[in-house]
Amino acid sequence: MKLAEVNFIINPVAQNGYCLKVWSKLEKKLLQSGVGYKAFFTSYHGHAKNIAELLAVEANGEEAFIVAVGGDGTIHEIINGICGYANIKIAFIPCGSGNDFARGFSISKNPQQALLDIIQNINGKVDWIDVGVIQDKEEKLTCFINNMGCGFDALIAQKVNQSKLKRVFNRLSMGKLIYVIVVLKELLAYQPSELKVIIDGREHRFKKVWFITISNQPYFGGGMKISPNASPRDGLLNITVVHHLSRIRFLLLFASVYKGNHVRYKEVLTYTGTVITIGANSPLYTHADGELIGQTPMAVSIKPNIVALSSGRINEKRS
Ligand SMILES: Nc1ncnc2c1ncn2[C@@H]1O[C@H](COP(=O)(O)OP(=O)(O)OP(=O)(O)O)[C@@H](O)[C@H]1O
Repeated sequence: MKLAEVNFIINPVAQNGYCLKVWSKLEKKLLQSGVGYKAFFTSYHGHAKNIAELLAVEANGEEAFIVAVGGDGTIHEIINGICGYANIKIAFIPCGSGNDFARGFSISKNPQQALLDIIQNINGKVDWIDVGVIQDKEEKLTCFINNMGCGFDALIAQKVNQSKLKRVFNRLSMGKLIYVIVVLKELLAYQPSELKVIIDGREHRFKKVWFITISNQPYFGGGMKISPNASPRDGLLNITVVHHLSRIRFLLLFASVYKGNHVRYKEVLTYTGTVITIGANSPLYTHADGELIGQTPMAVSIKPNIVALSSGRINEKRS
C-alpha cells in the first residue's frame, strides 16, 4: 500500500519547548513507520499560517496532508492558512499547554498515540468539520476552530499568553492552573459591559456582561466546558452570555464550568445561530481560539463542513 506523504508543521516553542522534545520522539516512530514526511518548524508568530497556506497553494488542487504539532494556537493558525482549500486534509498532535482542540475533537492527548492514530488512518476516512469566521470593523477575516469570545474571557486569554508564570507552570506540566490563577487575579478589577448582540436577525440587549463566547466545540481555557452542547458538525455556533453576576457567584460558576454545570445558572444564557454581530458600549477585547485579534464590534458566521479532519479515532469519546 502506498502511504501518503505527510507535512508536519511543528511549533518548537509550544508548551515552553516541550513540543520540540516530543517531536524528536515522534520522528523516531515516523522513521520506523515508513511514512514519507516533511517537517516544517515555525520561527515566529503567524508562521504556521503562512507555511500551511503555501503548502495548500503548492498542492495545486491535489490532495495534501498537514499535521499540526503544537497547541491550540498552532492549529488555529493552520486552519487560517487552509480554510477554503478543499484539497487539504489536516490532523493534530497535541503538544501545547491548553489542548482544547484535542479535547473537543476527541483526539488522544498522548502525542505518541495521536501519531499512531494518524498513521493508522493515513489514507482513511475524514471528518468534515465546521469553522467559525470573524470579521472585524476593518473587514479583516479570522477563522476559529474552537471558539471566540469578547470581554473577560478574551482578557484572560491575553493575560495568560503574556504571563511569565505560564512558562513556570508549563515546566511543571500544570498548564491548566495558569488560567485559574489569572481569572482569580483579574476578577476584582474587571468592569462588566453593555452588549448588543444580533443572532440571525434577532436583536438581544444585555447589561453587566462579563463575556460572550461563541463556540464550535465545547472546550475553552484548558478544559473549561464553556459550551457543553456545541458540536463542530452541526452547522451551528453556540453562544454563551454571562451577565448580571456578582463576583462571589462568578467564583461558584467558575468552579462548575469544568463540568459544564454553569449553564444551570440563571445568569448564563445560551443560544444557537449562524450569523451573529456583537457590539458593546465600549470596545471589548476579542479572542479567536485564545489568540487576541482586536476589539469589538465583530461579526461572526459559520462555514459548515469546510475542513477535512483526519484522525484514527476522532469519533470515539476520549476527554
Ligand atoms: N518560533 C516561534 N517563536 C515564537 N512564537 C512562536 C513560534 N512559533 C509559533 N509561535 C507562537 O507560539 C504561540 C503559542 O503556540 P501554541 O498555542 O501552539 O502553544 P501553547 O500556547 O503552548 O498551547 P495552548 O494554546 O494549547 O495553550 C502561538 O501564538 C504561535 O504563533
